[in-house]
Amino acid sequence: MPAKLNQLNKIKVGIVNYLNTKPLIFGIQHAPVAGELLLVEDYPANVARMLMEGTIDVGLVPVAVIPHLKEHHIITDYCIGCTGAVASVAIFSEVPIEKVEKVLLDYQSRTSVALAKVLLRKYWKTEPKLVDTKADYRASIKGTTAGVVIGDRALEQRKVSTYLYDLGAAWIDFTGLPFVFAAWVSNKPLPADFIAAFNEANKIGLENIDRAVAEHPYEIYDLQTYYRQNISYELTAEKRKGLDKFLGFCAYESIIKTHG
Ligand SMILES: C=C(O[C@@H]1C=C(C(=O)O)C=C[C@H]1O)C(=O)O
Repeated sequence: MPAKLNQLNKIKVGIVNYLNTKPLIFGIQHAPVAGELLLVEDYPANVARMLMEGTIDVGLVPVAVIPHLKEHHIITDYCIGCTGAVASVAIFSEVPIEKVEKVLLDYQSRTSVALAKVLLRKYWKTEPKLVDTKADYRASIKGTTAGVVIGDRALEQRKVSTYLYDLGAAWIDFTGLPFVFAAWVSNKPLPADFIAAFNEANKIGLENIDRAVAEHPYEIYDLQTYYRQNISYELTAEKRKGLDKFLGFCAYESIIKTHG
C-alpha cells in the first residue's frame, strides 16, 4: 500500500525553479493531475533536501542524491538531461582550464558539482582546489578562480566569463553517453494512477513548449534553442546508461576520498 500522504491527500511535488522546468510546470498545471498535487518550487539542492527530509513525496531532484535516499523510485519517462551541450551547466573562468587554480562550487547544485569533480579529475586531469559556496559567489569568478554555475545564473554568466566549459558536452565527449542532471524521484511508492497521470502531464508540457516560451519572455538566451536543443527531457535507455555510469563514478570517487 502506498504510504499515507499529507492531510489534504494531495501529493507534494517539488520542482526546480529554473527556466528549464517551465515547460514541465506548464504541463503539470494544465493537466487533469493538477488537482491531485501541491507544487513546491525551489533550487535543486533544496528540492533534494526536502525529498530527503520527507516534506515532499516526489521531486525533480539532482540525481547525485539518489544514493543518499533511504528509499527511492524513479518515476516518469522525463528528466532534465542533455545529449550535447546543455548551455546552463558549465565551469566558467577567465583563464583556460589548465590554468585554473581554484573552482567555486555552486551551492544550488548537487549533480553538477559532482560532475565537475569527476570531469576535472578524469577528463581534464587537473586538480584545482575545490571550494564550496553558500551565497552568490559569481563576482569571485576572476583571475585563476573559476566557478561551476548552473541554471538561469549560468545563462547570465555566459555573457560575463571569457571561458565556458560546458559540462554536458564534456561528459558526452568523455563517455559517449548522454547525461541526466535531475529526475523525478519519489521517497515512497506512489499510486500507479497518479504516476500515469503525472507522466502524461510532463508529456503535455513538452508538447506545449511554444506556450511556455511565450509565457516567459527572456532576452539573455533563446529559450526555443534551450528547450529543444540543449535540454533533453526524455529519460531514454541511453540516458539511464549515462546515469548509471555517473553514479558509478560518484561511488568510486567517494571510496577514494574515504580511504585516502
Ligand atoms: C541542466 C540543469 O540541470 C540542473 C542541475 C542540477 C544540479 O546540478 O544539481 C539539478 C537539477 C537540474 O535542474 C540546469 O539547471 O542548468
